[in-house]
Amino acid sequence: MSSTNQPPLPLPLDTGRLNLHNINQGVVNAQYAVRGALAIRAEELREQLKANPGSLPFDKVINCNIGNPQQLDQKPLTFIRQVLALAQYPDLLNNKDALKAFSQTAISRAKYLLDQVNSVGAYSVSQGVPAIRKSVANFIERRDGHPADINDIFLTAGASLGITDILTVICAHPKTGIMIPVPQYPLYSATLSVLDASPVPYYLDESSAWGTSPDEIAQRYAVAEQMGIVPRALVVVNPGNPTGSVLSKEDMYAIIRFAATKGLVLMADEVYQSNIYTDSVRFVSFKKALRDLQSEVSGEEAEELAGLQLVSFHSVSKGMLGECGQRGGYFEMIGIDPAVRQQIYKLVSVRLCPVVTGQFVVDCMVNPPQPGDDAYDQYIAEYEGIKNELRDRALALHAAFEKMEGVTCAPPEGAMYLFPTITLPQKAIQQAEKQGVAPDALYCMELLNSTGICVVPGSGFGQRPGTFHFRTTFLAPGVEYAKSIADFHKAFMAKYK
Ligand SMILES: Cc1ncc(COP(=O)(O)O)c(CN[C@@H]2CONC2=O)c1O
Repeated sequence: MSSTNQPPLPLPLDTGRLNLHNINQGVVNAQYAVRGALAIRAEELREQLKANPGSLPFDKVINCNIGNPQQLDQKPLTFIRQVLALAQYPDLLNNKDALKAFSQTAISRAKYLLDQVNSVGAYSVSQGVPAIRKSVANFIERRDGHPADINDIFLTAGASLGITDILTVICAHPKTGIMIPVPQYPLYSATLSVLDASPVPYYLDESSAWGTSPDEIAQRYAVAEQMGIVPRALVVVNPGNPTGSVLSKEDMYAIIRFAATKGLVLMADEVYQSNIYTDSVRFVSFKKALRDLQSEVSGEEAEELAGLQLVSFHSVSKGMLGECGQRGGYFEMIGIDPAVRQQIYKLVSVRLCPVVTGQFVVDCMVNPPQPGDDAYDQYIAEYEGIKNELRDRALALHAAFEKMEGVTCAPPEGAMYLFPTITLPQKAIQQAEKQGVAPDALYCMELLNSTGICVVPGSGFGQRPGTFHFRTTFLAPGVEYAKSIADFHKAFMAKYK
């Protein structure tokens, strides 16, 4: 009891030091498994190996838990780094000897971009440098064959911040519902926890290569309404994380129609749009699908589609760039009420501006060297080399999984991950219960402690009850680690038989 003999003040007005009970409980409850317990343990093991080489049954820790290509062996694209080097130290532009190391394409691009901002050390306008937003609009028009307006483009310090800002604006009430796929990239569930809003999960269909079912979305929407939740947005990740699945245009049409009919903001997370590894699927943006559908309908349906609220996200962290640390990205926002757009602009202004060098990387991503440029041959060789390597690693890892007892895995289509289903012995499930962890978390922790390979348990992305998975990237070089996983898996299954 406090000194005045009154009960302690209710959260959050108590006057004590910060503790787990008087800080934002949305933060306390948020989970982000990509950098959770396993990633923390992986760092401990890495430090142990540094301090005591040979003290573990493996000689290195391999981070397959995060789509972070340049943490492993992926090299940055030379063109991008030449532009950034000149942008960060413009005196080089006056040094004839130094410039011999740079392509004319990079020199011209650096000069052009610096002319837009004067210095990368200066704040840019909050929505992003207009000339770079124009590059993005041109890229979208070339990709989709439909117009794009630079006023609809907001540059962001990575897609994460754009996604968080849009969710922040939408989530006005604890009963605000945001429809998210399961399994999902936990940025969404974690942000909704912080915002104290209601996730409305819809299950992806593992039996159809993790397809997105419009019927499942409609059913989950109805259940949410019955629970007094008001769905306001529908998140689609295409290609998917962690599943890598690529949506069919038919399903995209059905999703667009549903979102338009229900007045949902369609949040299209398309950061992996360049990461496609099979000719059997093709990436189509939701912007293109919308405009194509509009050209096929008329009357009331055309009017309804014209009102669709669509926000599409992209990033420099993925694709063949893998420039995760540069923090560059954008979102294109159409169909949003002008007054709401103003609030979004105000919100991004609070943070002044996206990283300016990250904006430069966005420009290089959407407007790369073209045939005839002196940087083109090297650029395309590097780009295709990375793409082929990613595809080969994905196929090799998938082949290894297919040979493992009790493991099934959808063939790689897109993104940077494989998400195999694992059948775990009852004894392993019982052991996990004793430890108070999810069964696939037990599996992943034993994998890490035995092999140094860090993956993420399926429970970190959400999964149908009674099913177990893990997510691994296929970014690590070679296929030795695939064999290590296979050998571990065999031993694990024998241990818990
Ligand atoms: C679907 C999806 N959207 C957005 C982001 C964030 O991108 P930015 O770097 O532009 O903020 C990621 C990052 N992928 C995380 C990071 O690495 N592994 C993952 O699962 C992602 O997978």
